[in-house]
Amino acid sequence: MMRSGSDYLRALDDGRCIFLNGGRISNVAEHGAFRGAARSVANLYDFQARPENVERSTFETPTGARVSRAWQMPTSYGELVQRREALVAWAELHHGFMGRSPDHVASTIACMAASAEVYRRHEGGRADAVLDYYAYARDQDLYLSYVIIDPQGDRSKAASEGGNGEVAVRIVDEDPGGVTIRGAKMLGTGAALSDEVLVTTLRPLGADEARFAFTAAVPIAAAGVKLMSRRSYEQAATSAFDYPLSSRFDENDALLYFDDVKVPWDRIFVHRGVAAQLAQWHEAPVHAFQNYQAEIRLMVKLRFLIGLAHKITETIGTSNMPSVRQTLGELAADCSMIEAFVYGMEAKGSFYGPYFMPDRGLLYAAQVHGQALYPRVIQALRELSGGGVIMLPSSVEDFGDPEIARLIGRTQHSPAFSSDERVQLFKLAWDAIGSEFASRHVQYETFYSGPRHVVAGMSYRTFDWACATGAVERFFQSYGLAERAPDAPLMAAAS
Ligand SMILES: Cc1cc2nc3c(=O)[nH]c(=O)nc-3n(C[C@H](O)[C@H](O)[C@H](O)COP(=O)(O)OP(=O)(O)OC[C@H]3O[C@@H](n4cnc5c(N)ncnc54)[C@H](O)[C@@H]3O)c2cc1C
Repeated sequence: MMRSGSDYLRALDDGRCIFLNGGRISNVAEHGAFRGAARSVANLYDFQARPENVERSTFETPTGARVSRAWQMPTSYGELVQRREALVAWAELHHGFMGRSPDHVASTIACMAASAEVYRRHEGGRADAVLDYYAYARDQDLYLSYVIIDPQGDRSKAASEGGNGEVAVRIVDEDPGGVTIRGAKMLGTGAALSDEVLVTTLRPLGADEARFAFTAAVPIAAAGVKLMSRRSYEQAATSAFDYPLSSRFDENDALLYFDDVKVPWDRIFVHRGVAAQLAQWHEAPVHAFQNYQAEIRLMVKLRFLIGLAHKITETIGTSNMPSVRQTLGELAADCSMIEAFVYGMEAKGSFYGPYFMPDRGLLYAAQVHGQALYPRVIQALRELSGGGVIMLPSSVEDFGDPEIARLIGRTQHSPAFSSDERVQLFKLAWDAIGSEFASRHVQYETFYSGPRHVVAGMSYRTFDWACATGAVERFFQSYGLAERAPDAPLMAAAS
């Protein structure tokens, strides 16, 4: 039996503690702040269960379950591509607007299990728990979110130096039943909609920070897990016509507080292991593999945004103007660059044990470019739109009034579309580039993988400097002071 959308939605009604607008809400699947996004996640499960999609989107696990290919570790280039196609099919359902769709953290856990040896090698690593949890989460096709960043406080100090006032989640107790954790993590994107959350730390920890050095899986409904949701853009969306993206894909972000949460030992993957904590991300290719999913999603999202850019220019009759063509061409190049990165990561992939993994250097290069590119793409769409995204009826309600509807028909003119379609298109454009939802997406794409200096640092560390500096050294050694004379043979340097 495959997990269906309604199985997923039913599981959300589990008493989880989510605070929003001054109170605790019940059943996210039915609440106006989350309902649309929850249905969009349910749609992913229903999509992959359709007979025509089963082969493309799912695989059979060793226990006979049929689940998303996100859980599958590829053993060849062909399987990597096949898995990417499954991820593309999912991303196309939300056009890349759900950053932490279930395939993101499934990628994390699958790769953690494939790296069990790293957990075995480092003190504090708990390989058997990782493997057991992978099998459990995979076979139920769970939707997992994660929180891996300490809440912002004073970034000039380590958590142990009071950098965030001892706010960051840490181990406060342990006994034969498990470990008790207390404190906060930012930012659980999709956490309100997920079944369980992976709680861990990405930053390197000092030797005196062992209490922060743990990795654990926790059900969102576990006693003591509290989600402080940000404002819901879905709830603020007045209609699906006016806010077609906010109303469907607002995956939500929350600050998570673990109020003395007891985590059983079989859900603890790193225990007070400062080296194991870091090794799981970078000695194992986990960080790169999860973010490979993020680049696939970004590729799909850019295709959508660039398609939207073209539609905007058709709507206002500018698509054949040379300067507009130039902007569209530059946007196409941005989109193609991310696509090329995805295909390049795969073509330049290599084996990690029996698994064929995308190239890490190209992944981090893609992230550096993706962070800078996204705000630029949004700005280009704003420039292409002009006041069209503002010259709009206040809401879909205006179409219900005969006089306003007549005025809309008279004033919303387009060489390509009816007046209704023009309004519809520009409402969509605004939700993609100007609404609160759109603005959050700029923040998301700029920060989801870490601040710029961190991402660029990863690119620095994974680049093949020996190849680059070796080329300079070889050239450097091919000439010297002897070439001072004006008639020295130039070709020597080029040989
Ligand atoms: C929309 C959104 C969704 C997110 N979803 C998730 C999620 O699902 N799971 C999760 O774990 N995290 C998530 N995050 C958190 C994300 O990983 C962090 O935002 C990111 O790591 C940056 O950390 P920060 O926000 O605390 O910024 P900071 O680290 O505080 O950096 C902010 C800015 O301060 C400056 N700065 C800070 N430190 C330095 C330094 N050492 N050197 C130079 N400059 C510095 C830089 O200008 C930097 O851009 C999300 C964030 C956003 C915005």
